[in-house]
Amino acid sequence: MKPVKVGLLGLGTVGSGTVNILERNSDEITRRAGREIQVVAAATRHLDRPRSCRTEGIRLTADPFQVVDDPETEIIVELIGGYEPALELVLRAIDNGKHVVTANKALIALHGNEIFARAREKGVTVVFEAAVAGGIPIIKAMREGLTGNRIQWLAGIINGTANYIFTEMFYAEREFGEVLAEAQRLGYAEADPTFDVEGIDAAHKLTILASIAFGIPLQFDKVHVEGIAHVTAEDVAWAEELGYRIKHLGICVHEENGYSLRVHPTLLPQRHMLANVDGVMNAVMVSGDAVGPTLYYGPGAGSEPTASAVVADLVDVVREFNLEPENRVPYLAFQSHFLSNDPVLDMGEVETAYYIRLMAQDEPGVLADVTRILGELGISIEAIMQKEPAPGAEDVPVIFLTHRVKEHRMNAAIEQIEGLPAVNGRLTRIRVERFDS
Ligand SMILES: NC(=O)C1=CN([C@@H]2O[C@H](COP(=O)(O)OP(=O)(O)OC[C@H]3O[C@@H](n4cnc5c(N)ncnc54)[C@H](O)[C@@H]3O)[C@@H](O)[C@H]2O)C=CC1
Ligand SMILES: N[C@@H](CC=O)C(=O)O
Ligand code: NA
Repeated sequence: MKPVKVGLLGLGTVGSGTVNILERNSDEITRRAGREIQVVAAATRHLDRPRSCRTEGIRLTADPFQVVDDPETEIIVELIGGYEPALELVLRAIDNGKHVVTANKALIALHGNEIFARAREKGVTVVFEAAVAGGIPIIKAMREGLTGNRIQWLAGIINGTANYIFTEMFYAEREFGEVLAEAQRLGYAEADPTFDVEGIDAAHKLTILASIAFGIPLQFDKVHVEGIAHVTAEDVAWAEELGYRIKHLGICVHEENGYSLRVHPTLLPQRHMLANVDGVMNAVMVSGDAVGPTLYYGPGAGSEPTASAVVADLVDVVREFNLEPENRVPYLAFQSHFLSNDPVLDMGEVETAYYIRLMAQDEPGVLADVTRILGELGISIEAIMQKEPAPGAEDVPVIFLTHRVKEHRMNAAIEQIEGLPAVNGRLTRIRVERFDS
């Protein structure tokens, strides 16, 4: 059989990893796919830059549209990233009748509904395993392995850079700037690293996971997003004293009246499996009504770990090259005409427990005022801890752990507590989850 001809858009971290795997494991991949997979053309912005893969036999160009319009390329692998020109390129590839593989979660989270509709119309497929949790085959597992289940919730560490920064800053006591620069050097970070630090990249991935879990359209704008910047070393240490570890999680839950979709730092019991996922590793826990909780663990970023998922997608496409769209695994696990309109809940309606830290003047009556406010709003306290002021400071840090309560009630409590004359500045609030059901 003739080799399948592939056009690559982007020869950076993931693009060069893809070329390297296809070359090194060529025999193994051919035995699995049934045909050899050959990269024949690639687009890169800088043609003469040294790169970490061989390019003999690959036509290089700085114009990605040349690759997409090249009649020889049958599958386009989009590894440029970002919204434009990636969206235009992917739509043009589809219009040209080519299948598409992409690692671009930003593109799928924001434009996936449109891209999938166009691909269905044109009879081609678009696959995106590398877009979520890098090398972990989480999309395959959920979309195919868990189809007998009603998914109840999922929670995951889905940004390698943020988890790497957390681990190095808080457990190796390194500086934020230094660790972020290292994550960039290692190829983990997004082109704009604020996407990693502010939780936007995790929200892109959560958008995709939630749609696959619940069969809802992609709705990035409904995700509640918080980054990692407001978590301090002191909060990490105090959480540890209380038996918790702080992780930046993407969480979606099938609630009574809809779905909650959120990305935020979270206290987890120290012994929880997700609490022990460190560095660039990712892990996603998915709970189904039949199977119970399941866990998927592996590298969430990096050249070959991510390219591993890209190549797996390529093999899938080759195996199913001529399938009609209605015979393929649906993009979002559910048939497109059966997607649900159930709402994504406003964050005020979501219930969690809380870690609250306030800075108070060391005078009688402050604790009584705070507990009164919490009590009046029906928020029950699980633990209170008062710490020594920092050297040279007068404010006393006071930490509360609460039981579960709807967020709008906690917002009301926080507003009142921050208004107390003896409470200085803003309160720190970190949600607490146990995931033990
Ligand atoms: N780096 C990682 O660990 C992971 C990355 N991803 C995603 O994979 C995609 C690629 O990421 P990286 O390889 O890290 O990026 P990168 O910055 O290392 O590489 C991007 C490549 O695209 C080329 N490029 C960009 N704009 C272009 C244009 N207009 N015309 C021609 N070439 C252009 C650049 O020259 C470079 O070769 C992104 O969507 C990213 O979010 C997904 C999972 C993990
Ligand atoms: N920047 C992302 C790359 C993989 O998706 C991350 O750090 O997880
Ligand atoms: Na993946």
